[in-house]
Amino acid sequence: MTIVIGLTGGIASGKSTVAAMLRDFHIPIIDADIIAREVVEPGKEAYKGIIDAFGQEILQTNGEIDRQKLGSIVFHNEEKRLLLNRIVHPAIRMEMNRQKDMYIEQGEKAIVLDIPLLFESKLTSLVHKVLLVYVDEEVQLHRLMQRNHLTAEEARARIASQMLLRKKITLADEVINNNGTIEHTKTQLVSVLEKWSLKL
Ligand SMILES: CC(C)(COP(=O)(O)OP(=O)(O)OC[C@H]1O[C@@H](n2cnc3c(N)ncnc32)[C@H](O)[C@@H]1O)[C@@H](O)C(=O)NCCC(=O)NCCS
Ligand SMILES: Nc1ncnc2c1ncn2[C@@H]1O[C@H](COP(=O)(O)OP(=O)(O)OP(=O)(O)O)[C@@H](O)[C@H]1O
Repeated sequence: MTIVIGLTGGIASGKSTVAAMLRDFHIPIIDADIIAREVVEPGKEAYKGIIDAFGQEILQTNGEIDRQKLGSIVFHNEEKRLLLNRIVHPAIRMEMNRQKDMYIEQGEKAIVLDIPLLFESKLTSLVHKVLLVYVDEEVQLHRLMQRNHLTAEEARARIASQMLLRKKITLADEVINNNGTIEHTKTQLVSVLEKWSLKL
């Protein structure tokens, strides 16, 4: 049987960093953020839905969605964020399920679904185990500002749009604390994989 792992955390908590380590262990990753970009490409159904809801002014001159503009709208307006979720999430879910079924059919020992909003979107039924990548809020704020070149106010708005990471700890099967070095994170990951009999 394939073990399906949900990898989650908060914005900039280190999911991609842990996903890269899992890839090195030859575990396939299905990345919700990548799929979220694909399903809003020009011509796709969710692309049209976004224009209907947010207007032509949400487009760049080349016709693609202006993600920065859309982000600055939805992370400052909860109603609009939920509207965007309703437009985009069904297509993301469908594609994630398609890829999941494909890997299961291929007989993979384990697969990882990297989903930032796993708990918020109530998607835990898609997975057998949940692995949370945790960081303290100050570390998260600092790394998010650095990575996305955001002001503290913009970064705080993004963090505030998600469930508190402290709350997510109580809902996860295993937690990796990513406040420290990458090496320390890797050591914790290996322990979890051993616990789940997945050390490859
Ligand atoms: C708002 C958008 C345009 C901003 O794009 P941008 O390129 O700046 O960010 P990116 O997509 O790389 O997301 C970065 C992180 O933001 C957080 N995030 C993204 N969307 C949301 C959301 N709707 N609610 C809360 N947090 C979110 C996640 O932690 C994600 O990992 C984009 O995130 C989007 O279309 N979001 C809706 C789809 C979605 O929910 N994606 C999250 C994965 S399911
Ligand atoms: N242990 C660490 N020490 C220092 N920097 C780190 C560590 N882990 C991750 N980072 C850095 O923090 C930032 C966020 O990490 P990463 O991109 O893995 O998070 P994420 O959870 O995938 O984010 P998002 O879901 O928002 O895309 C990146 O710039 C990454 O290089």
